[in-house]
Amino acid sequence: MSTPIFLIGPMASGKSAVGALLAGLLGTTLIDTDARVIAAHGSIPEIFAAHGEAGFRRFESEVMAAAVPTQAQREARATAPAVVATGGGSVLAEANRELLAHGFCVYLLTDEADVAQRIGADTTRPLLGSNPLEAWARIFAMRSDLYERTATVIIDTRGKRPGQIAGAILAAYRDAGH
Ligand SMILES: Nc1ncnc2c1ncn2[C@@H]1O[C@H](COP(=O)(O)OP(=O)(O)OP(=O)(O)O)[C@@H](O)[C@H]1O
Ligand SMILES: O=C(O)C1=C[C@@H](O)[C@@H](O)[C@H](O)C1
Ligand SMILES: [Mg+2]
Repeated sequence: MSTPIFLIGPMASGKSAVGALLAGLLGTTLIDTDARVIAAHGSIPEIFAAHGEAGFRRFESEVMAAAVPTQAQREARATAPAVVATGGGSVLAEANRELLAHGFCVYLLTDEADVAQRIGADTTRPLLGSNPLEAWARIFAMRSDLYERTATVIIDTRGKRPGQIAGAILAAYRDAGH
């Protein structure tokens, strides 16, 4: 049976980028929950404008539930676990945390200095507003404990390239007996 790998962490921590590389290492495809929400409902700024953050969270939870393989699917997929890059706020909902508990949940730890270059003038993440780095730090401070509590393992990504991080996750997954 293959246990799915979930990537959690704040905006721009590398969940999507690392997830794609990890999926490649495992010979599977990446499920990116933000991408699925966008495919079904339009861009994230459009969704926030039309439905508010609460509407986005509803869509996100629906996609999370659909993305998590059932027990039967996991048993059938003997060699290729699902890799799921979640949205940065996926851990906020209790129902999502229950889903995450069914897999190997990897928290991509980063900090303000490390993400600064990546989120410079971001317009795709409505929660970051007009002062992205300040907003990022404020949101991260509120969620940091939740990421830690939800994680099976914490990978310190600071100063590492996405390929190194994907390799470290695969090693941790194998070390855990998967
Ligand atoms: N370790 C890293 N080193 C350098 N660049 C990185 C690293 N991780 C991610 N990036 C780059 O930073 C940007 C944001 O990464 P990514 O989209 O993977 O973040 P995310 O965690 O999925 O964010 P979100 O929560 O908004 O979906 C991308 O351009 C990505 O290539
Ligand atoms: O951290 C967050 O709340 C978010 C992160 C992104 O992945 C998107 O899901 C969206 O921009 C919200
Ligand atoms: Mg992403």
